[in-house]
Amino acid sequence: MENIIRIAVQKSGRLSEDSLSLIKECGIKFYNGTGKLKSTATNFPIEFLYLRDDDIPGYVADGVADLGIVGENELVEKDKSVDVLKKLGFSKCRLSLAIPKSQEYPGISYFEGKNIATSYTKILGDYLKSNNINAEIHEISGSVEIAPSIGLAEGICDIVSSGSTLMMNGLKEVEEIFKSEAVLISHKGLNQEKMAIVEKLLFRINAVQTGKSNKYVLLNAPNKSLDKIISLIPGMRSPTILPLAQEGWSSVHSVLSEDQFWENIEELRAAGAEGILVVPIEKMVI
Ligand SMILES: Nc1ncnc2c1ncn2[C@@H]1O[C@H](COP(=O)(O)OP(=O)(O)OP(=O)(O)O)[C@@H](O)[C@H]1O
Ligand SMILES: O=P(O)(O)OC[C@H]1O[C@H](OP(=O)(O)OP(=O)(O)O)[C@H](O)[C@@H]1O
Ligand SMILES: [Mg+2]
Repeated sequence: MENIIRIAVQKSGRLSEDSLSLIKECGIKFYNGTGKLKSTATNFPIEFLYLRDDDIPGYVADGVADLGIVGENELVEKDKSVDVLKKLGFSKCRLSLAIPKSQEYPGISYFEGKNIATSYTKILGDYLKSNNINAEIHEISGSVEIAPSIGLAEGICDIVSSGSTLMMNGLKEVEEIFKSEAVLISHKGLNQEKMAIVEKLLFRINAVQTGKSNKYVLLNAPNKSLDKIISLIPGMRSPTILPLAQEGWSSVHSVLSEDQFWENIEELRAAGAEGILVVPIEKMVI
């Protein structure tokens, strides 16, 4: 089939909900009832494969799927040849080395000659090699944090986000070795027809992501401060200025990133801005 693309997404887990929400926010409609391992969108030429995340890099590399959404940790670990089209900003986490809380940590030399449990043997192996540490890597596929307490290993290397799993298992994080977030990957060498569909999808994802990172700001300002206020919130091309019913005042509408808004809020207020509204943007095409 040439006029449709296949995307591999995680069936159920830490990536699933955000992957499917992103596709839905792109205006793509599809059915994903539990238990279904394949579905097709009704209003966009895309088919979904619901898989374990471990299998996604391989399926995309082999061309079974044209696109995939997967964590960078899994992608680098599987070491498959695919293109990374976009960082998606969700499922942010890190791979870290951790040891029992009670242990002194003198630095990376701690791990010399030790046994480390992990599901990420390649990433850990590369890291140890680049730090000239000889350690025994013990591969386990899940519940890695339990390993030290049952005598399986002296340290672990696993995913950390809030750190609560480490804490609950009496461990402390000592080295961050890899930072990860979800990425959109594609098969290398897609044909032109498929690339055209991928471009359309990327256009929509960009509009959703740009919308999320920006806010629509409306405020009232005395006309004498307009120049100052425009310089603080310049917007896309320039802000919209509309006269208020009250003489000498205007309403200023602009778009800016949330960070920029907080940076400028004191100066806006000092310049006389009031009645400031900050509104989310659903989609934004620059
Ligand atoms: N606590 C977390 N916070 C943020 N992101 C996470 C967290 N845990 C994992 N991730 C990211 O989400 C990906 C999927 O994690 P998950 O725990 O669902 O994987 P899994 O158990 O291997 O799932 P599967 O059954 O599909 O193999 C990880 O590879 C990582 O990129
Ligand atoms: O630092 P934290 O916020 O505690 O997150 C880290 C934990 O999250 C993931 O497991 P998950 O809860 O997804 O369960 P899983 O092991 O079944 O994949 C990961 O494998 C860690 O164990
Ligand atoms: Mg997995």
